[in-house]
Amino acid sequence: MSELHRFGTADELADAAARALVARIVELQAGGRVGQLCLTGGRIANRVYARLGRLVEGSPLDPGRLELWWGDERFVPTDDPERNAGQTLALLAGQFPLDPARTHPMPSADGVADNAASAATYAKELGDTRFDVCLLGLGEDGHVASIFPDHPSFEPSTHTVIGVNDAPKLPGTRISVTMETIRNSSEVWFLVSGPEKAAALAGAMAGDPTLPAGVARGRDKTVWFADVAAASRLDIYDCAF
Ligand SMILES: O=C(O)[C@H](O)[C@@H](O)[C@H](O)[C@H](O)COP(=O)(O)O
Repeated sequence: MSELHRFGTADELADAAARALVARIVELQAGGRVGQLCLTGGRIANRVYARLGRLVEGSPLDPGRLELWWGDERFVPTDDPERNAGQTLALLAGQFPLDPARTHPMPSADGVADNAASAATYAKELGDTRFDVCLLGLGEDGHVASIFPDHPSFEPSTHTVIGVNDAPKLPGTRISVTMETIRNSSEVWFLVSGPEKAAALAGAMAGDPTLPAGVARGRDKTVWFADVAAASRLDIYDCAF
C-alpha cells in the first residue's frame, strides 16, 4: 500500500511528517510495542526532527519506549559536523529524554579506518530488528540512505549493514543499511523537498528499478511526503502504487 502526501512548502511537509511520525509511534506504543524508528540524514529530515520535540511534549508518546537507529552515516569522527547522528541528536537533545540504551548511532571513524568492520559491528547491534518506520531522504540521483545507483552499495547483499566507499555524495566513505534491510521495514517514509528532486521522485514513484528509491518499499506501506516543487513532475497515474 502506498500514499502520496503533497505540501505547498518544505515547512508544511516537515510539520505533517513530524505529526504523522508521533502519531504512528503512539499507535505502536498503544499496542504494547517499543517503536523501532530508523532515521535518515539530510536537510528535510532535519527539519522534521526539529519539530518533534514540540509535538512529543503533551503527547502520550513515551520516549523511553522509542528505539532509534540510523539508516546511514558518513564515516567521519564523532565531532565532525557532517555526522548524521550528531546533527539529529543536536536537534532532538533537550526536546525529550531519549533512552541511551535504545539510541543507536552508527560507529564513527574515531581512530578507526575500516568502515566495513564498523558496519559489521552495527549489524550485530541491529540483529534481526525490523524497523516499524524507516525514514528516507531522496538524492537527485535517486539514492536513499547511502545506497547509490550504479554503485556497489546497490548490489544485492546478504548483509544488513555495509561499508560504502567512493560514494558520489561526499563525504565518500560511509556506512549504510542495505536495500534488503530497508525492504524488511514495515513502513518506508520518503521525505522529499525541492525542484531538484522532481525527476528522481518521478522515477522513484514509477518504480524505476535502476534507482534505489525505485525499489525502496515497506513490507506493509510506503508513504511519500513531497512538497509541490519536488512533485512537479508526477503524473499521479504513472505512480507504481
Ligand atoms: O547521509 C546522507 O546524506 C543522507 O542520508 C542522504 O541519503 C540524504 O537523505 C539524501 O541525500 C537527501 O538529502 P537532502 O534532504 O539534504 O536533499
